Amino acid sequence: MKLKDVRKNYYLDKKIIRALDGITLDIDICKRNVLIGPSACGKSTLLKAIGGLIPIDKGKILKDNLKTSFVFQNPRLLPWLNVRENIAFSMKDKPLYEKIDRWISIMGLDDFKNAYPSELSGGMKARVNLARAFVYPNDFLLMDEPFASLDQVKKEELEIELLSYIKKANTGFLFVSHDLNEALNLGEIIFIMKKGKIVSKLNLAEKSWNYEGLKSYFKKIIGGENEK
Ligand SMILES: Nc1ncnc2c1ncn2[C@@H]1O[C@H](COP(=O)(O)OP(=O)(O)OP(=O)(O)O)[C@@H](O)[C@H]1O
Repeated sequence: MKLKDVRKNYYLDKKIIRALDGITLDIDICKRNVLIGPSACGKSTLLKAIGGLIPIDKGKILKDNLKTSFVFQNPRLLPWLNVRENIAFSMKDKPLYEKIDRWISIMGLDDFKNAYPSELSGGMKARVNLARAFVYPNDFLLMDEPFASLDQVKKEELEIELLSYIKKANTGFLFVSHDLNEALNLGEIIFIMKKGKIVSKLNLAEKSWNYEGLKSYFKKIIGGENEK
């Protein structure tokens, strides 16, 4: 996937916010790409632009006929549908209940198949959110901090599920994260974003990074803006 000089401004109280400030980028769609950067640097905007959820002002996003699925931080489950129906909802034409039930099982939700979102914990909702993305055939996942609301243990469990899915399905992702540990656990490529621009690309196959190394590199690049 190629992005060429992608620009997106927001206008707030007559002020221009340059959320995407001329992004030119090659994304290998077979790889696990992680996007990190300080708050408000434009990560979600970039993901939404790639997913076609918001229009851009200028530039090009070339993704051929790539089928993308979006996984939001907030699970956005429909409250009037149970777990099974929520997952089936994304397969509008012909829900494949066998596949849906397999993912419910993998996610450890067998006993909650018929439960409604209000009856689920935050971690369970996150699992339904993932199952819903995995069950739908796609070439590339766009994930916007899907585990941000979870504790460390649940987060790591779901990271393992995600990696195992990606391996089996032979797809890649672009995953927005605030968490450098998560970026190292999940990523093959790490992009660092600052003020609407991509300022660094790290290929973890070329050089291995540990948490402390990444943290000090990140701090140097970002220049004192906070990150976990
Ligand atoms: N719909 C909108 N209207 C106006 N401004 C917006 C809108 N969406 C985002 N912005 C602004 O654009 C900038 C980039 O926002 P974005 O959500 O893409 O950042 P982010 O890096 O994902 O932030 P965070 O890590 O805090 O979620 C921010 O200054 C934000 O306030």
